[in-house]
Amino acid sequence: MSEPAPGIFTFEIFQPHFCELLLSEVENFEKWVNTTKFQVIRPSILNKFGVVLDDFGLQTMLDKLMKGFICPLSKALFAEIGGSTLDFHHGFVVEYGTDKDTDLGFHVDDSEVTLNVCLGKQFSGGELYFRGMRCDKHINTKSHPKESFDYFHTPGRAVLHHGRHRHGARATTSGHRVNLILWCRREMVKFKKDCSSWCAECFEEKRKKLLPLDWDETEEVPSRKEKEPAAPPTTGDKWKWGVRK
Ligand SMILES: O=C(O)CCC(=O)C(=O)O
Ligand SMILES: [Fe+2]
Repeated sequence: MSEPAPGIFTFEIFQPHFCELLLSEVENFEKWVNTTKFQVIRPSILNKFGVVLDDFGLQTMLDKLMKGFICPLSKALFAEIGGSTLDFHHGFVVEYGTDKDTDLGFHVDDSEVTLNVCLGKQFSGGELYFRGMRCDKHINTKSHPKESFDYFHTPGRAVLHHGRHRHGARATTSGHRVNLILWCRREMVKFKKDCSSWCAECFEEKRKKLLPLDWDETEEVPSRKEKEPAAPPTTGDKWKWGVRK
């Protein structure tokens, strides 16, 4: 697994044969939809193509994928949003090509954590672009240059990211791209509302209200320093936070 940009994790997940099986299952379903003229619900308001996998028998498999694989990973990688407590998923495929949707607008997902796996087939373009994590309040704030990251899809490889990591997909300029998307959510367990450990704007607001203390374990009263930490504090950091008087 690698983390090419903060909070974006990529790794090999499906073997080519499994991708082929899943693609042919999707094709069969689409053929049936076309012949029966059945009205299907598209995965989200952003997609005119693609199908919800939970609607044709893959719900149990995707639930196992979330509980057995994504939850343990998210417990370690997304602890700040309660990654181990994911209990609901929305699983679908998105499809792009010159005769289908070509790109996907800038958005955040309706998820705590999103798994995005490229299933194939052959295509060019279609990069995912990321522009930093934001909570609802700061969703439209500008991004900082260091938050920009472009990811190039490869069949069989997954991207795992925070649902509030703002992103979009550039145009698929040739061929046919199909990706499996698993929006993993927490519906039952309430979780803390403080977003400052992942929303850059909440972090900045909090930072302005707080002054760092250089905490020396041997001193009874910590002394103040003017130096500022470069990133949000995490457990074990030597920087602790004190309220500005
Ligand atoms: O096309 C992609 O790879 C991204 C799809 C996506 O972000 C979504 O469906 O929420
Ligand atoms: Fe998305």
